[in-house]
Amino acid sequence: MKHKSQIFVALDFPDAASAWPLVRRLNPDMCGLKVGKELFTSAGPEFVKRLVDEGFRVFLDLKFHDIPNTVAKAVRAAAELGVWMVNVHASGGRRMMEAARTALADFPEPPLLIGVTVLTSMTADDLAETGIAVEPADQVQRLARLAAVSGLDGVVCSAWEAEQLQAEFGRDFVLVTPGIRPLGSEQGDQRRIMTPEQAQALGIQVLVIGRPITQANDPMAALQAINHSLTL
Ligand SMILES: O=C(O)c1cc(=O)[nH]c(=O)n1[C@@H]1O[C@H](COP(=O)(O)O)[C@@H](O)[C@H]1O
Repeated sequence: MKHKSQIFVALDFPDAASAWPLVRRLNPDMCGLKVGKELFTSAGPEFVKRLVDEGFRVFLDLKFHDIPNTVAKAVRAAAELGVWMVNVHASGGRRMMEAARTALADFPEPPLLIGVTVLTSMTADDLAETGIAVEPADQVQRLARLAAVSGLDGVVCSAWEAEQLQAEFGRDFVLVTPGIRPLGSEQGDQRRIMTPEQAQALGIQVLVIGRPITQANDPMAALQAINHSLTL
């Protein structure tokens, strides 16, 4: 059977009131939902719990990056909300990621614990300015190795790095790829981008898509068109 990528819609809205009109029209069979820094900061854990209670798979994208003790406790708090997936920055290092893994040990159904590698908005030049003078793909690979040995379930990367990571870590290692742009949609601040169809053909498990859906004139039609293109 053809691999079907799961779409997670990035609910990058300023507050709950702006997000609900779209959420109300969605159902958990259509997509998962990602709550990131903007919406979480304004709408908080209650909003996340409501999505979980309505049966949505929720990706809590707060990209934790701090000392091991702090990240471990933050990841536990995320798990207590019942989210399906949570992420930390892999560049926080092995001890930080191991602490996060250990913090989830006593949850019967812990969320997937995912490491962010190199943000999809970054190019080699952006990386060089932070003192990392290597190609994004090499840095992604290095951080994915660290995430894997630290016991994480997968990584956030761009679709361009998928084949290299699948070859090294196999298909059970979960790849989450933002920077997904249907043909004709605006790139915005993203740099390492790919279409949904190309990303699905690579066997990527989770495609994160925000503005091409949420900023479309008709967000439901945009989501349906993408879902349809993935079933062809
Ligand atoms: O962890 C993420 O979700 C993430 C990692 C990354 O490298 N790049 C990235 O764009 N994201 C998130 O994915 C979403 C992409 O949104 P759009 O660019 O609007 O499709 C945003 O909510 C970002 O915060």
